[in-house]
Amino acid sequence: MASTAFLSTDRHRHLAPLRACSSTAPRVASTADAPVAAAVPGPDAGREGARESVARSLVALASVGHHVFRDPRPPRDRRHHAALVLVGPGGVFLLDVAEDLQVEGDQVLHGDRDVTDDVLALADVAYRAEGELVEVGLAPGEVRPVVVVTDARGVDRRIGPVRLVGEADLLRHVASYGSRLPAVEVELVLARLREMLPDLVPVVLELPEVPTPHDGRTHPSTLDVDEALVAGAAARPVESWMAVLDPAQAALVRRSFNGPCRIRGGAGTGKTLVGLHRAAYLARSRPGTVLVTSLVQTLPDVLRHQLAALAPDVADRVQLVCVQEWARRLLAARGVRVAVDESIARIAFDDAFAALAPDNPLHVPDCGPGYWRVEISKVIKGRGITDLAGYLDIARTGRRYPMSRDQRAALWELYRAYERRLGALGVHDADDLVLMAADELRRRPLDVPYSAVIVDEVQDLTAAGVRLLHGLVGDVRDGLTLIGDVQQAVYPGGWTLADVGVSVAGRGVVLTTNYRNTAQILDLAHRVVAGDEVTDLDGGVVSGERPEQVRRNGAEPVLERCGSRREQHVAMIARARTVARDAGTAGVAVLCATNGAAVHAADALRAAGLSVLLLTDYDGTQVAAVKVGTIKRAKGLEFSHVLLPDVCAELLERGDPPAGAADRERWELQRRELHSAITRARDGLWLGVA
Ligand SMILES: Nc1ncnc2c1ncn2[C@@H]1O[C@H](COP(=O)(O)OP(=O)(O)OP(=O)(O)O)[C@@H](O)[C@H]1O
Repeated sequence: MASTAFLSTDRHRHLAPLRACSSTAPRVASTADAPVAAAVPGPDAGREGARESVARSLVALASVGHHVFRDPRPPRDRRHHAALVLVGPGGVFLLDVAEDLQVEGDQVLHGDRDVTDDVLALADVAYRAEGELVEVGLAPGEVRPVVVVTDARGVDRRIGPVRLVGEADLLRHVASYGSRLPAVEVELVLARLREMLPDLVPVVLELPEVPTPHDGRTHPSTLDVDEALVAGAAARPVESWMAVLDPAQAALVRRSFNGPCRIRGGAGTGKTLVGLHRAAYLARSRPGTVLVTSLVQTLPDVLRHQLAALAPDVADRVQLVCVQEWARRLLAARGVRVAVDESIARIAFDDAFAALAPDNPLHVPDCGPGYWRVEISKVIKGRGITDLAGYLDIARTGRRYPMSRDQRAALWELYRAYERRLGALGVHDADDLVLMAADELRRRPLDVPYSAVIVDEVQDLTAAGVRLLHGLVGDVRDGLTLIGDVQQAVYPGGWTLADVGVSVAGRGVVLTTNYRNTAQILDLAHRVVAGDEVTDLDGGVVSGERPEQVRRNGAEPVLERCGSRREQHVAMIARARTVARDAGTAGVAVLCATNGAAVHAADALRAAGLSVLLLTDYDGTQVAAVKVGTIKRAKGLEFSHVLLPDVCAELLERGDPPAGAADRERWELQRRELHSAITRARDGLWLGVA
């Protein structure tokens, strides 16, 4: 049999050229004026030979489900096309072929000619292909432009979004992606490619009689081939959602917005997933660093792990950190002293409140000191109000108790007394961090700005936090992506986009399919908050919104009456053992309303011989231990089985809300928190109801 040859078949003939994408944000500068196909200098015959040689080096991949195509147009006509297209479990590789390239810094040279733009032209080809392939749900990062440097070994460089790989290294490079696309997605991509590129010619990959042709070129050796295939087989397959999305989600990842945008949708609709893919996409398509942030650190830690598998190529260009930690780092870098101590701050507040005269208008039966402490944190400091006039004027979004003017004036005095005490004690509260960081940025903006900022669970941030993050990128195209769902807001107070000076008019997207929960779990979650009203970020009122579609069905949630904490723990341990036996311990989580309850639950589980990992120490790594923490810590996360050992029965009943405004606000918050906890469960849910 002859050695590997390019053979065409009838099946894939007569196709139209790749359709131009109506891109508003080209991936890299176009090379309209550049010499065509200049990445492969030399006569066409030489290029064809090089292409055939590269195709030959891919033979071994056929055995693991890859398909190779070549574009029949001669290289000089191929300005907008890749020389070879490789499709398989590792993704879609658009290959061009070049020889004698040297890389110096960010420049690619052929002899003394700068061919960087010619190399980057392949990124434009990939950008257009991505735009087509999102229609079959292919995540944009799965289309990879690679320039193969012929007759070279040990080359692996990145020039913008394009990878330069030595011919002898190509097999290993492709195989290293392991198995990312399921066979069904490979078929969908192939079908779409046939529509997109009717002229594409399948390359029949046949094992040559002589494994390494003696033509003087640097081919992969038999050893290289074996090693590459072994390494590829050893690469852990990624979860399918890392490479394959719903087409609407995949399109949203790349959608370009001329200003801040907002992605909303009920629990489990893929908001975070889209945000993560979008972070990777933006990191690939523009220079600089993308910031992904949320209120608590657990979510960014878990997302960092996911990003490393989802987009290893740009994981180092995406910074994942919670807002508080971001502010702390900025202040430390600028030498600003900050001493956050919430325990001492609480004492300072209690002391200031205790000093109020008995006839102070804040002494009302409806509201205790806790209500007023939240008012200072979420309304005055949270909204960044700096004078009484501003406070007297403000709409107290999300707060139920209607304050009189006198009460506002009295609250302002209480706030000032609290601040004086903090100052005297030399401590700050958590809100100060964000306010001080904002002051610092006003004084001196970042030396190296972010290319984009993506905020997850945005509804849980304060207005001052969102303003701070908006200030990092302003209103530039695709600068700010806000992701969230106000029905999952678990902190008191609120704000609207108008309050923070952000407009997303015409740039809001709603996701409507729940992929996480079973219909039974989601039903219970929605029963909990049914009828409750919450102010949306656009100022409207949201009530009882739920995803239009739910993809999964499963067992009914289990509600178990437990009279005492001891009974709760006994029942919780029994349930944890049962589900851990069926589904493994790693996917089990116990979530509690308070830190204290979480500590008790963790102790009880440990005493029963179960391994426990606190959510405060969880970073998304698979660990065979029951995760335990507060519901707030679990925001944005998910687990196969969720156990909620201390659920108050009244929250599940559809009775009238409490009469007092402050009580009603607390009651609604607790119900939203329970809704959030329930929707963390993918497959199974257990509630210990007291
Ligand atoms: N197209 C999809 N195909 C398969 N799984 C998906 C898809 N989209 C999302 N998922 C999965 O659904 C789950 C929920 O996604 P994600 O956490 O992004 O939702 P969310 O809207 O951010 O949820 P929440 O607001 O409740 O935190 C995740 O396991 C995610 O991988």
